[in-house]
Amino acid sequence: MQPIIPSFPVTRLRRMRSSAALRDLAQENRLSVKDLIWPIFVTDVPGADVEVASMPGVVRRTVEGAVRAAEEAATLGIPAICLFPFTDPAGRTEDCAEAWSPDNITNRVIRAVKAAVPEVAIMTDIALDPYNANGHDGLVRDGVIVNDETVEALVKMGRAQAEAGADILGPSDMMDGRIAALRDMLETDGFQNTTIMSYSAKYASVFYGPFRDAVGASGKLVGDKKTYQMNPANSDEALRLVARDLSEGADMVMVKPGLPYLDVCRRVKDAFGVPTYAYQVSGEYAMLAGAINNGWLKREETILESLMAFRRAGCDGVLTYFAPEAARLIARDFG
Ligand SMILES: NCc1[nH]cc(CCC(=O)O)c1CC(=O)O
Repeated sequence: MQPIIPSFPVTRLRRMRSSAALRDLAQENRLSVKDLIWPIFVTDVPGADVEVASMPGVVRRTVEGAVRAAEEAATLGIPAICLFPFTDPAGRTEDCAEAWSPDNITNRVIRAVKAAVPEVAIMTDIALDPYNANGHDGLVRDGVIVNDETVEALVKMGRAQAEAGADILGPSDMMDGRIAALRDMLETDGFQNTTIMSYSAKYASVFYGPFRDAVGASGKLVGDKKTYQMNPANSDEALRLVARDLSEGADMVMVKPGLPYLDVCRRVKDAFGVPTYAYQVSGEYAMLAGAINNGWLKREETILESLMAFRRAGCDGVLTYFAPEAARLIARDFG
């Protein structure tokens, strides 16, 4: 369909921008509280439940703190929270066994939140980095991140999270074959309604830096993640990864980072028409929060414009550290 555009002055495209009411009527995309997923850092390390230096305004939370955050999410109408653990650096091992302990910090938070606020969906992270002595998402053998053994470990990790009550498993590891293996485990072990949001198009990005501070992986990482995370120069490859993950049983797919990769979001949504999400990652948060805190950008407008961009790019929702504040702004302005 081609729009009909008579010539000026029959067509004056400014007419529809001439009042707030007309702009409202012509608005193509809207941001809703229901589009938000709130990532939360959790810890049981004494004294670690403080603000993350490179993410001003973002704190690590204890189990009780996470329950309070989930209650806040419920009050605000945010449908889901996503958990990321900061573990005791001394307890991180080469075999990453704590990752599938039923009593690790993530699984204890899942149980506590599900008991207190069952209506809030809990998303998890499936990757070994918070438990790994060398900071990688996979098991390392002789300097190589091994794929198939890692997938077995990820399945154990995902099973423990599903048993604890997770609603959405979020494999962020970028190993091959993990979606099929996780889906098979969920079907076999009685978790038919546990969903998978695959971090399908996850780039090897510098914008994860502050997150690695938050989970204490910055100093630990040996080398980089380029043998498993994507080359930022590619987008055809993103479509292959999404197609592959959907065929293996992903219910939702994600593009990550967000704002620098909106072209990828649009391509994914147009090509597949499936539930598509983006992660406005820690470095994006840090950039915006840094500029806001310096008085260089206006706080509320910046948050809302940056999130609206995801809707325009075709995303059904966005993981954002601004979630609770954005929810309040949306309720105030459009509620
Ligand atoms: N695999 C772990 C993981 N899960 C989410 C993020 C990044 C999130 C953010 O930057 O906000 C990372 C970091 C990484 O891959 O190094």
